[in-house]
Amino acid sequence: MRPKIAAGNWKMNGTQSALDELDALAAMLPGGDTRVVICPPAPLLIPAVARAKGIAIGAQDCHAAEKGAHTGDISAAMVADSGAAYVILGHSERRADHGESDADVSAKMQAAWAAGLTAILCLGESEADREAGRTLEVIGAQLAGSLPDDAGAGNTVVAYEPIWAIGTGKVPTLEQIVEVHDFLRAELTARFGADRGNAIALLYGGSVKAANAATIFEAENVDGALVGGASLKASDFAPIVVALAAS
Ligand SMILES: O=C[C@H](O)COP(=O)(O)O
Repeated sequence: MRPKIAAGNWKMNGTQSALDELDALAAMLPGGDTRVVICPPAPLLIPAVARAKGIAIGAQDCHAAEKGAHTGDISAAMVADSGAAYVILGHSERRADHGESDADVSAKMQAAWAAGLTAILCLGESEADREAGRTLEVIGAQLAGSLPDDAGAGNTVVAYEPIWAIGTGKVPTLEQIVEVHDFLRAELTARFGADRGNAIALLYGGSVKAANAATIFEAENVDGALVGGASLKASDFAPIVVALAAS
């Protein structure tokens, strides 16, 4: 059985006072085995780990190299040393802002695994790709190019995030979400076999809110969500966790 995972990506938002939201969130969680992950900015990783109760902490990126002359970057080992358990990799904002290729992301995945982290690998098509009917082709290529061969449930979560849905309030139809998630499941089982491919959790991300979460979680191959804006406030994020737990 796959885990249910509600992950919040704070992106470049929040200073130390934002950690109060972790206390508030912990008090609103439904219990049970739904996993909750918050990925704050890097300077907040260590205090977030110290504050979080029943909430796992993740980073938003790591470098592929173990150490060295990479000013401003953090290694996977540093993320793990902070006490974080997860790292988001290949987010479309990093692919766009920092020119990260599938090969770059693949190398980061290896580094994350070597440090004992679970990687949340992000994939998603642009609006132009979707309008051109290239959604599955683009996502299939990203999955093949950025997910190394040693992927499994213990080290990888895959998040489908259509770029046009991120922070826009535009959400794909349930049919569109089902189509992509079923495609990803089929790709994973074809590549890794049924046991391994069926065990990897698939998240949806892009304008998930309390109001649309329950509908999105109806899809069989949606095992949770990667939430941006609505993860910043516990009062917005907790209802999404509750909807996932009830799904
Ligand atoms: O990583 C999270 C996604 O980019 C979704 O962001 P959003 O929920 O603000 O649309």
